[in-house]
Amino acid sequence: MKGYLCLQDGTTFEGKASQHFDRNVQGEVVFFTGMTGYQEVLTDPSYKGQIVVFTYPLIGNYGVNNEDGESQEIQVSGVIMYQCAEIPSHFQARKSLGAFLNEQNIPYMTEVDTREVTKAIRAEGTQQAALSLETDYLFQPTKTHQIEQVSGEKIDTYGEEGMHVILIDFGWKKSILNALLERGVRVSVLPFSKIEMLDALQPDAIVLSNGPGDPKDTVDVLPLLKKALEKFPAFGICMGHQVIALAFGGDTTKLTFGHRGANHPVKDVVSGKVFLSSQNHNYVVKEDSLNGTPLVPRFYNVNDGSIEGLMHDTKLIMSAQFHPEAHPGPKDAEWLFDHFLTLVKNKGVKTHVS
Ligand SMILES: NC(=O)CC[C@H](N)C(=O)O
Repeated sequence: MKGYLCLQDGTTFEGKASQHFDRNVQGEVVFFTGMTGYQEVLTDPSYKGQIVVFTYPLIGNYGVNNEDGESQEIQVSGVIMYQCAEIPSHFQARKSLGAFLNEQNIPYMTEVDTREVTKAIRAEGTQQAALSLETDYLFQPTKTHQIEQVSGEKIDTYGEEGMHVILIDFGWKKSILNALLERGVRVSVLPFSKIEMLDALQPDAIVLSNGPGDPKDTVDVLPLLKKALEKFPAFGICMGHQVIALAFGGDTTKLTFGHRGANHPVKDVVSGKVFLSSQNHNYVVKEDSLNGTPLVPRFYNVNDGSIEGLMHDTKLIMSAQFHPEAHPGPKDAEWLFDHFLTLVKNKGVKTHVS
C-alpha cells in the first residue's frame, strides 16, 4: 500500500505504508542522523508528537529490547525510514522494530529517500507534516504544551541513600535517572507542575530534565523556579538548560532545523576541549539575551556556533543543551554528572573550574 509524507509547504514524498497508516497522523517533522539508537529516540518523551525521519538507510537491524526504552511507550507520532529490517539479529532483541511500532499503533513509512526529505527540511525548516494515504492532507491547528502531556502526576523516589537530588520532570528520560543513580544518589522525580513542593523536600541539588516542545511553555513556573535556583545547586539538561536561561531573563529561539544525532561536536571553553555529543533539540538559548543575566556560555556547538551550555557566575548552576547521559550516542560528556555531584558534595560555589 502506498502512503505519503505531506509537508505543510506542499511537498509530498511517496513510500510504502505500514499497517496502521490509516490514522492520518500530523506532527512536526524532524530528522535524526545517528546510525543506531532508534529505540531510545522513539521512546524519548522529548520527541512527543513528532514525525521522525531516520537518515541512516537501514534501521531496526538489532531489533527492540527490554533495556533501551527511555520511557514506557513510543512517544513519536510517526516514523520515516528507507529500510526497516524485518528479521533483527541481536542477543537482546525481543521483537522487530516494525512489530514494536505496529503493536503501539504507530504508523511508519519505508522505501522513502530519507536524504531527499532531510534536504527539504534543511532548506525549508522544521515544519508540520502528516502521514496520510492521500496527498491532499488538510492540516489541523497544532496543539501546544507537550510537556503537560508527558510530565507525571506524582513524586517517585528511587535509590536508598546518598545525597537527595530532585529531578524536575519536564518529560524525563530514564537514562538521566540512571546516570544519577549510578553515582550513588537518591533521586525524587518531581512533576514540573509541583515545583512549589521543592522547599518541603529539602534536596541537596536539583536536576532539570529534558522535555518536548517549546521551553516557553514553562512560563507559569519560571518565577518559582528562579527562587529554587537561587537556593539549590542545579544542573539543567536540554529543556532544563533552556528553562534555566528563561528563569534568569534569557531568551530562546527556534533553529531552522534542530540538532538530532549522535555526533554533534561541542567545545568546552573552560578546558578548550571538543567532544562529541548526543543531541535532540529544536530550540537554543540566544547568546545576546544573556547580557545582564548572571549566566555565561560554557559550551558551544562547533558546527553552527550555537550555545550548548551555561554556567552561573557565582552560584553552582550549570547546564547542557546536549545529552550528557547519552542514550543514544557517545558517553563523552558523562563526566558532567561527576563534576556536578562533586561540586554539590564539596559545596562548590563556582562552576568555572573543572
Ligand atoms: N531534548 C530536549 O529536552 C529538547 C528541548 C526542547 N523541546 C527543544 O526542542 O529544544
